[in-house]
Amino acid sequence: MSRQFFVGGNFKMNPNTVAEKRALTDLLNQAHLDPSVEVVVSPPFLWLIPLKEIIRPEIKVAAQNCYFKDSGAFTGEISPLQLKDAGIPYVILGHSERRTLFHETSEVVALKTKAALAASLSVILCIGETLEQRETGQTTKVCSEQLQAVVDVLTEADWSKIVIAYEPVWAIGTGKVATSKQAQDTHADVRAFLSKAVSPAVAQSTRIIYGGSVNKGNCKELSVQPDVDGFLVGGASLKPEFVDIINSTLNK
Ligand SMILES: O=C(CO)COP(=O)(O)O
Repeated sequence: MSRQFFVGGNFKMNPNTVAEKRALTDLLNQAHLDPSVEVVVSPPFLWLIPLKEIIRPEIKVAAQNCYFKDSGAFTGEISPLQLKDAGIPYVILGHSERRTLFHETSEVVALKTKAALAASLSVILCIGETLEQRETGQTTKVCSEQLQAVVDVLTEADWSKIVIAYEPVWAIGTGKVATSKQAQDTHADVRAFLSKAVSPAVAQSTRIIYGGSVNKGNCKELSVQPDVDGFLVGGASLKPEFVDIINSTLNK
């Protein structure tokens, strides 16, 4: 089964000014984008709805987080139902910055994933190991444990709305990209885990995208790996090269 290539832009807590937002929107609205690629951009909450209204319709938007309750006394949080009601189709969950800086455990990420799916959102579920974990041979174990927490609370059918983003923590924002072999090997391990833990059909159909210092120089080589189904791009998604990354599978 062929999996549609997916490129996400995680803007994180950027950009800050109206002029920068306009430049980024104009860039994406005017560029030639490979129509076979699913493109999703994820701005900060404040900009989600305005961006959705002005971005070309084939580009979808994603929230960068949500809580696992539908409503109530949870100051500072946004619920999956509120995202759904605002017409936001995707949410990024379990990003390593959320896990590390905001102490989200795999169990919390699993609760959020379940709640997001219950609200009919699609989820970009992030996993990945630290440098120390890679150097001590724990990459597969760490990724499997992060996924197992989610497997434990979902049904097989839920997986049709999940894109897994493998983002090694040591490659995020560091300029140190995983080699195409490291990415391919880990993606293949993640797919093997899904096959055992969920089902072979889910393993075959689930997109596993790579994130961590993707740029226009390294995207083509990564994109031809058989188990790399796209990218989640941070820093480079704020620059013109994001267009090259979206188009990385053209003429491959
Ligand atoms: O965290 C990332 C995407 O979610 C990757 O960030 P960079 O592309 O800036 O390394």
